[in-house]
Amino acid sequence: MLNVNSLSVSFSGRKVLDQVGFSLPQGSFCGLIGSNGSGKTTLLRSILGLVKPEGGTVATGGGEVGYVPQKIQLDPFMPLRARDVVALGMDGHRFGLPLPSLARRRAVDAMLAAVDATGFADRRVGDLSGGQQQRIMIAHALVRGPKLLLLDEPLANLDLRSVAEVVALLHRLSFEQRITVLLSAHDMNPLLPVMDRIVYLANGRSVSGSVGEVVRGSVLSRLYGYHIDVISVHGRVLVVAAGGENGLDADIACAPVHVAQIP
Ligand SMILES: Nc1ncnc2c1ncn2[C@@H]1O[C@H](COP(=O)(O)OP(=O)(O)OP(=O)(O)O)[C@@H](O)[C@H]1O
Repeated sequence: MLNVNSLSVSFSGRKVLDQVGFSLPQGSFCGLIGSNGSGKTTLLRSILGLVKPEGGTVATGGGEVGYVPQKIQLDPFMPLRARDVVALGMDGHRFGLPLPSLARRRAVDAMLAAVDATGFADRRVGDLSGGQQQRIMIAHALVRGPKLLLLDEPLANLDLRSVAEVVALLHRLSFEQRITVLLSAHDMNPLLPVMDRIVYLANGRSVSGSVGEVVRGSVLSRLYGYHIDVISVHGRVLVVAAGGENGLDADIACAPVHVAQIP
C-alpha cells in the first residue's frame, strides 16, 4: 500500500531526510514517531508529492491519499457547520463530475456516522471541542474513500480523553475499512495499544518494524548515535538518553517520546 524507498530531502543544502525507507501493508496502523524537527511533516508531505525529494521513490498504490494536516485552526466565526466541512472533502479534486446532491448528502451522513459525529453535525465547526474538530477533519479526509490516510500530529493539543477517543476511532476505521494509517506523533505512548508498525525518525534517518523490533535500546542507540535506554514504567515507554554535560543530550531532550534524566 505504501512503499518509501531511500527517500532523501534537503532544504537549502541541509539534509532533513537521509535515505528513509519503509513499507506498509494494506490495513496496517503505523506510528511515525520522532521529536520536533525530526522531519515527520516533511516525510508526510513527500509522500503526498508536495515536497520534491532529491533522491528515492514513493509508491502509494495509485489510489487516493487522505490527509489530515497539522495544526488546523478553525475560526470560531466561520459560518460552516461540521457537515459542510466534511462535504468540502468531496470536492477536493477537480476531476470527475460532482455527485448528485442526494448521493452526496448520503455519503456525508454515512461518514459523519462513521466518526461518531452525527450528534454535532449541524453545529458550527468553530464551536466544537478539539476532539470533535479532529473527528470532522478525519471525516473530511476519508469521505472520498481513500485506502491510505496520513495524519500529521492529530493528537497534539487534545486532552487525554480525546486522545484515547481519536486513537480508538482511527483504529476502528483502519480495521473496518482496511485503511492503511500513517500517523505522526512525538509521543508514542497513546499509540502503543493499536500500532502494528512504527517508523522512528532521528537524525534524518529511520528505523521501522514492529514496536518490539524498533523500540529497543540497541536499535535506538544506533539510530541516535549515542546511548539510549528504553524503559517501561507503568505501561508507558520512556526513551532515555544518558551522558552529555548536563546528563541529557540536548538533541534527545527535545523529547522524541518522554525523556527522563538518569541521576
Ligand atoms: N520548506 C522548508 N524550508 C526550509 N526548511 C524546512 C522546510 N520545511 C521544513 N524545514 C525544516 O526541516 C526540518 C524538519 O521539519 P519538519 O516540519 O518536517 O519536522 P517535524 O518532525 O514535523 O517537526 P514538528 O513536530 O515540530 O512539526 C526542520 O528543521 C524544519 O525547520
